[in-house]
Amino acid sequence: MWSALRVAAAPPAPAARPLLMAARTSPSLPSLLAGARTSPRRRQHGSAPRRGLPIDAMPTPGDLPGTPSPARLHEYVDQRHRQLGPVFRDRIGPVSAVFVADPDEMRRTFGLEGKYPMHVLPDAWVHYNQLYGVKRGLFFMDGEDWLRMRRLMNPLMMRPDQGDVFSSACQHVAESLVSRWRAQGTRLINDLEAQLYKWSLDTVIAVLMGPLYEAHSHKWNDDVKYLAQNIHKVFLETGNMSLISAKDAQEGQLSVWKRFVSTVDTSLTTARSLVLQMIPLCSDSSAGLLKGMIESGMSEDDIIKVVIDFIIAAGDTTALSLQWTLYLLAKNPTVQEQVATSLSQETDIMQSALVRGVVREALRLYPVAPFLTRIMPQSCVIGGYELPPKARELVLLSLFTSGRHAKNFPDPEKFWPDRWLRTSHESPHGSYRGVLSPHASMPFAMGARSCIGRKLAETQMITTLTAILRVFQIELLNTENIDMVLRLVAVPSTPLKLALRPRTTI
Ligand code: HEM
Repeated sequence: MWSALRVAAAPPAPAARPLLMAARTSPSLPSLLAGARTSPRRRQHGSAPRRGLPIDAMPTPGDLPGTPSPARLHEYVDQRHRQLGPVFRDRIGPVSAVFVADPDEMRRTFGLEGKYPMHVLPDAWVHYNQLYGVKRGLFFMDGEDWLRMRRLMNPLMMRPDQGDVFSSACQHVAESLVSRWRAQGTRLINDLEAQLYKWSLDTVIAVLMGPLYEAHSHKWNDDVKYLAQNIHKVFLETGNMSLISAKDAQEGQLSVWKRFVSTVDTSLTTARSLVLQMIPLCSDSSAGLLKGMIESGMSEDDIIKVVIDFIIAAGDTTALSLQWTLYLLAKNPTVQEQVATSLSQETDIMQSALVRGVVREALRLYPVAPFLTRIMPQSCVIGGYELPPKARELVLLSLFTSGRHAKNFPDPEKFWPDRWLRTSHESPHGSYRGVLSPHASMPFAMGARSCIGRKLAETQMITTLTAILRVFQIELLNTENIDMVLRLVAVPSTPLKLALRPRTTI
C-alpha cells in the first residue's frame, strides 16, 4: 500500500503549520491504555530515510495543568489538542503515546501500519489468555496467523452479496425486539442496555445460523440472555482491571482479578457451548455464516475461537452504538419525525441516505472506541515528526476530537444526519452537505485491520432503527445532562431512560 514514498512526502514541519484545533468545549480509553500491552515487536529490515523533525521536538504537555481521569480521557486529550495542536506526545499512566487528531495524518497512519497492523490489547485479557492458555479470535491474533484468518473471513463478512444474508437475520431479530417492546405494557423501556446486549447477540447468532435460526433459537434463549448479562459484566470488570497491572492483581489474588476471571470464564464457557451446539446443525444447512466458515475449510478450533470473539465483539459495540443513536433521536424529536416520515417513501431501507446519515452521525458524535491504536512497525513520519523504530511508538487516533471539530464538521456538536447527504461537487462543503473531512469520523477504523463486523453492524442498526421508528416515537425521560464516559468503551454517564409512544402517523 503506502510506502517510504509517502513517508518522504510528509507534511511541513509543525512549527510552520497553523494549529488545526481551535478552542471549543465539549463533553470518552484509558482502560485500553493503562497497563496496556502491545503485540510482540517484529524485526524490521532497513529503515525509512529520516525526513521529519526529531520526536523530542513534538509538543508535550510539560507543566500544563490537568491530569487524565480514566473515565474522561477523551476530554483530557481533547483539551490537550486544543492547547498543543493536532499532534502531541503524552504519557498516560505507564504508556507514552503520540496523539493524532488531524484527518490526513490519521489516514497516513493507517497507510504506514505495515502488513500486520498491530493494535493495543487490554492487559487483563492478554494476561488471562497467557495464564490459562486460551487461544482467541481475530482481535487478539497477530502476524501470519492473523492475516491467514482475515483472508478466510473477509469474503464471508464483507462481500457485497452478504448484505442479503445479514439483512434477513437482522430483520427477524429487529422485529422480535419491537414485538417485545409492544408487549411490555409500560412506556419506559426497562433495562435498555441489557435488552440491547441481548439484541446484539441474537443478531450474531441469527447471522451464524441463517435460515435455521428461527427453528432453533428458542432452545438457547436463556443461554443467550445469560451470556449477554455476562458479556456486559466482562466489560465492566475489564474497565475495573484497567487501573491496575493484571499480573500484580493475579499474583496478589485481588478480588478485582477474581471477579474478572469469573466473568470471563463464564462468558467463554457459555459462548463455546453455544457454538458447539450450532456447528453440527449448520453443517447440513443451506446458508448462514457458520455454514460458510465450515465450507471454507476452517478447522473446528478456528471456527470456535473466531465465533466466540464475534459474539463478544458484537455485544457491547453495536448495543451501545444503537443506544446512543436512540438517545440522539429522542433528544432531537424534529429529526426523529423527519426520519420517520422518510421511511414511508423508502423501498430499499439499506439505501436510505437519511437513515444511513443517522447512524454515521451517531457514530461520529459517540464513537464507541474513541481512540484507535496502532503500534508503528518501523520508523515513520507522522505530523511532521519522525517516530523512531526503537522507541516502539504507540499512535493513538483521537476520534472524539476529530469527529467534533468545526474544521471537519460545521456546527460539530449538532446532530445533523442530513449533513451526510451527497451534494454537488461545487458546494463549499465538498461532496457532502455538512462534512468537510469524511475521514475525520472513522468509527470502524481503516485499512486491513479495520472492523470486520462493519457491514453487519450497519445492517443491524439500520434495520432495527427502521423497525422501531415505524411503530414508536421515542422520548427521552432523563432531565440531567448525559455525557460520554469511558468504561473500556464509550457509555452514557447515567443510565438512559427512554420511553415509547405508539406512532399514529408516518
Ligand atoms: C457499531 C458497531 C461496531 C463498531 C463501532 C466497531 C468498531 C471496531 C473497531 C474500532 C475495531 C478496531 C479496529 C482496529 O484496531 O483498527 C474493531 C475490530 C473488530 N471488530 Fe468491530 N465494531 C462494531 C461491531 C462489530 C461486530 C458486530 C462484530 C462481529 C460480528 C465486530 C467484530 C470485530 C472484530 C473481530 C474485530 C477485530 C478485527 C481484527 O483485529 O482483525 N465488530 N471494531
